[in-house]
Amino acid sequence: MQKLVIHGGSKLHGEISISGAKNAALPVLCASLLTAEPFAIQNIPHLRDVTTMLALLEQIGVRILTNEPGTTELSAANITNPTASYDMVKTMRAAILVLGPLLARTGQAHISLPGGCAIGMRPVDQHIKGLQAMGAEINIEQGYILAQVGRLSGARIAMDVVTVTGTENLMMAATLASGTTILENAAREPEVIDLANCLIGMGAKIEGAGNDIIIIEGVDRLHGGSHVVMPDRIETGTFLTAVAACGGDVTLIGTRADTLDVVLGKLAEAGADIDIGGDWIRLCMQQRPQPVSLRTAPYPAFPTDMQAQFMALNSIAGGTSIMTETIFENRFMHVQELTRLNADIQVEGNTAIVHGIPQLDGASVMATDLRASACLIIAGLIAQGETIVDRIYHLDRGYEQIEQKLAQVGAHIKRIN
Ligand SMILES: CC(=O)N[C@H]1[C@@H](OP(=O)(O)OP(=O)(O)OC[C@H]2O[C@@H](n3ccc(=O)[nH]c3=O)[C@H](O)[C@@H]2O)O[C@H](CO)[C@@H](O)[C@@H]1O
Ligand SMILES: C=C(OP(=O)(O)O)C(=O)O
Repeated sequence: MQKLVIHGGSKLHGEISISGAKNAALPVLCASLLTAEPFAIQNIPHLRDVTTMLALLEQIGVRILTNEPGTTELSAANITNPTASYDMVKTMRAAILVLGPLLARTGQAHISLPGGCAIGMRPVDQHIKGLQAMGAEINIEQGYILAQVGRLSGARIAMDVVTVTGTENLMMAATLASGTTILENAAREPEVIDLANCLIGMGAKIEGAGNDIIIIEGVDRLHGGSHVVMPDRIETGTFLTAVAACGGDVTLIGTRADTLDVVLGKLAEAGADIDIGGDWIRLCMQQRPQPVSLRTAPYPAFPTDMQAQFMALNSIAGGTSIMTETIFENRFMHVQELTRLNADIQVEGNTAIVHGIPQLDGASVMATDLRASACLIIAGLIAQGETIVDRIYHLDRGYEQIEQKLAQVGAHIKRIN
């Protein structure tokens, strides 16, 4: 099994290019199911989740016309098997995003329930309720969602909770429904806007993406075309947090500061100097970080996907911070690993109290999920001595060449077998 070996203590200097966003690329790949015409996607990151999604789409009947670095062209002219098996859904929760498009395009879908995962329960009741409101007949049998419909009908759907994949599934389904769908309490994440822009480029009629009410007027068919996936705001935030923790001066290229307002505000609160341009962000850190308290919540609030990385930063801050996780009930698994590096953290329910200490000490640690892996890399970069991060297969789901990108700005990090 592969591991990362990190020798901490180096400041980071230079430039890093940001990849396309995992959490935008995966729904956009699913959108290809909505048209019989070829559809090209650019700025796709090279990640394990993308490979898994392409394998799922192929099982469904999608042909991969081109798969070159950065560009993938797909044809869903013949959907032969509108199914996503448990094996697919359990390795990648975004597989649930084929449900809405398959039902809209073919009138049927046979999709495994995702079940829980390391970070918490991953219910899909809002997806199911929304599709039922649009006229789908849905039964759950042996852990599978069996859905069928003649044609989906537009409906007014008020979601009980803000759900990103739920909003994306229902928005995609509604593009081919008869009549108008109104999604209330919709997620406002930039990835929802990116998907809406992709669908609009295919001929969908969508208004309001980025607000909590999205209105979709169904059309008879969507056409092919192309879409450029937005830059990864979580990869961007991860590198910015690494520089804030290690000290140094790094510019991230090919990113979007407007998707990271709250994260940039928290990094400034930690003591970083930040400059932003059209497609770049420069962060310079010359002091020990100040503690930053935060509470995760749906966009535009602080993202749950950045909580773990900020905990590494707070672990060496000059004071105490309070970090509250409100999205997932089990997203503090990195705490136990950070304490192996001597971090001083107490967890009370969904709140972690982090007492910053001057120095972490290297140790062997185990990655438990995607963003916990990123947290442990940052912790290793600031710790004195050697840190070995095990189970990094989680990392490869969501970060493209992370160790190469960090090494390029001066980090001592390498992958070993
Ligand atoms: C709102 C939010 O921050 N969502 C995050 C969530 O998206 P993801 O789309 O995976 O999760 P959701 O946004 O759907 O879930 C948000 C919350 O709603 C609950 N829920 C969801 C669907 C449903 O049908 N019923 C239900 O109760 C979930 O248990 C969770 O507590 O994880 C992703 C990966 O870490 C992050 O990129 C997203 O930012
Ligand atoms: C946990 C994540 O992804 P997923 O929802 O695919 O598990 C993530 O992107 O941080």
